[in-house]
Amino acid sequence: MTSVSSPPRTIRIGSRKSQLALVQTYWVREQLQKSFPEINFEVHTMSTQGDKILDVALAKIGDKGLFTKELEVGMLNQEIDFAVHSLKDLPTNLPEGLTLAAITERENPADALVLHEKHKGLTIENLPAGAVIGTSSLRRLAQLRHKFPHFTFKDIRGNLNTRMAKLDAGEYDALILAVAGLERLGMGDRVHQILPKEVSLHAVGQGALGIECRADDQELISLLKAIEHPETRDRCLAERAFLRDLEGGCQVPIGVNTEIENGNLTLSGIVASVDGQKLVQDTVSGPAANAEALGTELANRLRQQGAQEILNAIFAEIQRGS
Ligand SMILES: NCc1[nH]cc(CCC(=O)O)c1CC(=O)O
Repeated sequence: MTSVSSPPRTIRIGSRKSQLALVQTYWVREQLQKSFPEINFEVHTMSTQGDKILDVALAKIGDKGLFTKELEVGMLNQEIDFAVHSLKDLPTNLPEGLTLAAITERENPADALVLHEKHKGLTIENLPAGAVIGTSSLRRLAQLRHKFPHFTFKDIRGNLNTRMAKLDAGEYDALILAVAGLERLGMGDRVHQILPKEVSLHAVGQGALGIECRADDQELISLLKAIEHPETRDRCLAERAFLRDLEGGCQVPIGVNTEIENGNLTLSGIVASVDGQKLVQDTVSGPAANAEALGTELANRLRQQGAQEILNAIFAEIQRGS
């Protein structure tokens, strides 16, 4: 039995090995260490399936939890106590026995335009026709194709450094990447334009960190509340409820935007076909305390506008392995 007077425990944090994952995990550790100097926080790294198959087209695998599964198994086996995830990589339905204990303050959740230096000074609106735009995300692809059909879109894989090297080598004219990832890796100066929500709605949970642990570890769950950011949590819970109700993973063309003002949450969402031809979007708003109900309401509205047919066509294509 644990009691208030028991000696402080060692808490094992699980992380992927990627540079971004480690930056995020050590940031979480630092925040917790400030609040709980008497506790020993250890970082344990693990490779996930997603880390091992980065060269293949992840978007076409359609599997959820590519970057989280091994960490979740580690928690259930008591090898680690909690895991730090990019929230957008964490599926909306967690395995039995695990819980999303805290969501930390989000960085700018928007997508960024990163240009080859020969295009310096341009924006997405005035890049020349035929420009080769690199993205691995169906969500970015669908929205940009819809608005900028005159660009050429090309898949890109690998970690951030690999992608930047391909851009600098001239394989692409521009890349679309998350502002948050670039900022965390000290590459914020490579952001040429933060894409406005009229151009690209970001991924669910983008820019926030999700901390997952065993659902029965009450002591740890209370500790983790120390680094929760309530406004980010409300926004992300609305976004995740929307995604869960549409049964979409992080690999489908679903985008969102959220804002909170005076306790009022506004959630916008978009569902698009990969070719950018079909697109439905809407906005709901209400008390932030009802975050998840707002996500459900938006999912219902978009379904009435044909979102399910768009998604079913994409799932069928993934199933065919095309
Ligand atoms: N899909 C990969 C991924 N997962 C998390 C981030 C970093 C941004 C974030 O924390 O949301 C990225 C890179 C990107 O989308 O450019």
